[in-house]
Amino acid sequence: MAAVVNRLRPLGVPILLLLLLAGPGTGLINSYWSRTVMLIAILSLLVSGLNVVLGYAGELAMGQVALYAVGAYVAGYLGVRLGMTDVTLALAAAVLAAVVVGLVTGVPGLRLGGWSLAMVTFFLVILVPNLIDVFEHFTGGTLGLAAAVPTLFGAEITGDRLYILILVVTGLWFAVARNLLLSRHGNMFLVLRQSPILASMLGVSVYRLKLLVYVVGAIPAALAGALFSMLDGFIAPETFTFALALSVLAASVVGGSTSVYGALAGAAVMQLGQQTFTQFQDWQLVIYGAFLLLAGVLFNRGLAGLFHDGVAAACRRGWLPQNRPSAKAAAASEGREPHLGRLDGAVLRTEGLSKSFGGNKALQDVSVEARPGEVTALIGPNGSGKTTLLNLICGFYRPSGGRLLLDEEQVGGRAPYRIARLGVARTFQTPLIPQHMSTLAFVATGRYVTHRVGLLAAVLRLPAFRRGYAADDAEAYALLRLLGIEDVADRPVNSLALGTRRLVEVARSLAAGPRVFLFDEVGSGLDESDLVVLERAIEMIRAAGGTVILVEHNFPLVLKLADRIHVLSQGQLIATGTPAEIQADRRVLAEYTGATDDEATEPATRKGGR
Ligand SMILES: Nc1ncnc2c1ncn2[C@@H]1O[C@H](COP(=O)(O)OP(=O)(O)OP(=O)(O)O)[C@@H](O)[C@H]1O
Repeated sequence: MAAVVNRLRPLGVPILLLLLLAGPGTGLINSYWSRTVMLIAILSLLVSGLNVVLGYAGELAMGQVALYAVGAYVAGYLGVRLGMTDVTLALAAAVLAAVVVGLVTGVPGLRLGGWSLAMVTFFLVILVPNLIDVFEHFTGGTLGLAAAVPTLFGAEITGDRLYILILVVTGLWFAVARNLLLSRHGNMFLVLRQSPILASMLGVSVYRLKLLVYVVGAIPAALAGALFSMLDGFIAPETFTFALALSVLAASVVGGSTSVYGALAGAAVMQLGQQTFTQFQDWQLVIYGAFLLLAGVLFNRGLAGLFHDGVAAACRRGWLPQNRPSAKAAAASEGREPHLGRLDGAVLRTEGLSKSFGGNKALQDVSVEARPGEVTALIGPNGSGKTTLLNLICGFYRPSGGRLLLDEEQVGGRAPYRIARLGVARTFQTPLIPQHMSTLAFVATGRYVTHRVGLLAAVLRLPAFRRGYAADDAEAYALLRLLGIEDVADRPVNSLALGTRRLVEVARSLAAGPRVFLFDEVGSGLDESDLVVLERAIEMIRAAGGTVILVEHNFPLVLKLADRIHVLSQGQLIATGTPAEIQADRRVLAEYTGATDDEATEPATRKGGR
């Protein structure tokens, strides 16, 4: 029964679409409501584009309205000026033009980083009326452009046919959006939204992914524009206002920006509000502002969030069957002993590595080595440069001097995603954990680059996608089981306690099958039982041949696990040795106890000694 209900769940929206499609033909929907439905559908396309860019990938790109205008004018121009009225041609040309505009505005906006994309797209919207004026020959300027009657294979598309066209195009877009967002790509968008640093550590070029998201978000806006030009038959600059941009933003927030179908709910609220309340036009900016404020304060995941919370509560009470995405992977792993496969560890070496932040020499002339099948610990007091060294290894910082070698290949200064692709995985001092994602899906993000599944395969749900998805789930579940935390597989990863988050990060780093593991204070905040699990995991990685670099304040843990310890103090390497040698090193003791240098005797192994 549960399986049947879970299988039927995704059919809700297609059934609604079929009912709406049948509406005018069966007399259930009159002309007033059919126009309303068309306007909601068009607005929902705009909102959906914003949801992809803002809700999923976290980029504040306000340019939906400008891309909407591009779609409308391209379709209008083709029909009126060139006599090309075929809807497929108009839609394809609108999408192509929006992709070009998306690239032209997105490349500089994203290259500059930070708020640049928000500013570029904000000005794009402000500029729309001027651009329409400048290109008067194409756009009709302030007088507007009367669009031609659209056709499909020679037949005129008006009345009910236009209604069906708009609903079918909207339905197709939402199918594409659903398949894209509810896939490993959508999960990576969520990672990007939470932390570009984590995305790059997973081997993803943040710039390229952001550009991809921005261009994908442009597509529904262009479709909406083209469809609007067909529906209204007249395009004028007054349509593409900043107020519309605000209403799209308000609809996104009200519907739930991190949701596929929240766009439909948000668009319906905005459109019906406008039509129902006559004062809406006069007070629209105030109303949009109020919506944004209320939705932000009262229900920040929008109507879709409320719906999901309701479903979750119903599942908890047993009124609806639990949806357990990990069920298949759990069944497949039953009876099998969890184990870690062979890891192809690499030698990581730094030679005279230095890093300065202005006058602050965070790291000076540091030479260390980490070997496969060994745990190499980096210890030192607060501010001694441990995290800086890890950040240099990962590529987050460019060295001020010295070399970083991975199996004798100089990799210092390369972009973080390139270093990650060479097989360097990392956990963070404060675990970087995305929202709106299950633990299972989060662990699987470790495989995003190493086990590629194309965008098209995901959108079309090709066999390659299904195979990849099943393998992702199976591997992620096996790793959670290896760490003894498989019971949290279906829980939202951001709802887990700190200790469990740390173990989940270890599982995520293992999912990539890396060559070098960088564990940054992975033991802090763990209780006794979690520490035992962590110790076992690190020992397994060592036994499997992985190279482990452990930054840790927990001295007993370091002594227990490390094969070799490097001690940093004020950015300099002051000792290197085995745990026994380091324990006997008076200078190290002095660093930790605060004794003066005079009191400290010669260290067992001096800087550079191995
Ligand atoms: N991005 C940065 N900009 C400026 N200074 C920095 C930056 N990152 C680190 N530092 C400085 O570099 C020095 C070393 O810091 P780092 O975080 O590497 O120490 P740590 O040994 O990891 O300390 P902790 O154990 O507290 O994490 C500190 O003086 C710190 O202020």
